[in-house]
Amino acid sequence: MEIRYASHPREVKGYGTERLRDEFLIEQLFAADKLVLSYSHVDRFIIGGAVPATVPVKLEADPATIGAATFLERREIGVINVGGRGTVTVDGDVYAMDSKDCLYIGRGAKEVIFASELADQPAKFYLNSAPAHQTYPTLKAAISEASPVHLGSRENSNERTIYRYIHTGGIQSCQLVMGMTLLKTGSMWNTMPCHTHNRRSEVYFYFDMPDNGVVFHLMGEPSETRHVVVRNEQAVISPSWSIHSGVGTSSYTFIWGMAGENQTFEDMDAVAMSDLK
Ligand SMILES: O=C(O)C(=O)C[C@H](O)C(=O)CO
Ligand SMILES: [Zn+2]
Repeated sequence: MEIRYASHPREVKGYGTERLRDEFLIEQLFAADKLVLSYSHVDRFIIGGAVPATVPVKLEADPATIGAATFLERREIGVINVGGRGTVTVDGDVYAMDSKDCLYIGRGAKEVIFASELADQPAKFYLNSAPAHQTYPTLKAAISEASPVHLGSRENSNERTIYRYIHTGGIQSCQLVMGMTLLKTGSMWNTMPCHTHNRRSEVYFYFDMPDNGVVFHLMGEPSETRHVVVRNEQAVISPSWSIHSGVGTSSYTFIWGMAGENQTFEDMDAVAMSDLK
């Protein structure tokens, strides 16, 4: 499992393009028949992908890295399918996963197996995991049953729909908060006006993008912003001190996951446009 360390904002001011990408961008999350994981020291997030193309893929991690015998011994995980139809089997219970469905798996589950319905249209499971202090029930939230929130406007090129899956008013968890934002066709901006939240860090995963599409993901302190060019099915780590916003060459979808001190989605420190540099 690849390891990412936490960074001080003062140091990040001096980073060039390559260093920014090395520290914050996760370029490859999906590989056929593999589980790909990155371990971040930012709120001890594990960010990953599982693509069971021709064989099922098991959720596992090196016990020496996570300090536990099984992946979920001291962790919880949120799973969102961004590929074809599949299943997640948790200790023998099978959850059918359509595209954009979410499954929360609580601490203590011993065996988690990802599978696809069709090998030529494999499921692609995007994963966010955080340490957990107690067990909350394993629950699925289907996109078909979700209550979306509409934000933004055409005038500001940021019309978008937010689906909250794992949050205080939905699936309960220890610290993980997870959902998905879909931009309307013609809208390119997410999360502008932007914000920080020193109480939580966040990970953005961009997808539903054309092969030649890019998102200029904005990060850094509000007075010292930088950009990271992100392509389809890549993730970017946003430390608690950093803004997280982006503008794409066309509309796209992204999954956001948060962990940290609280789970209050609305607990954001709004950045005034006049303070952005
Ligand atoms: O489009 C948005 O705005 C978001 O999706 C915001 C993120 O969910 C976020 O940054 C929550 O803190
Ligand atoms: Zn945020």
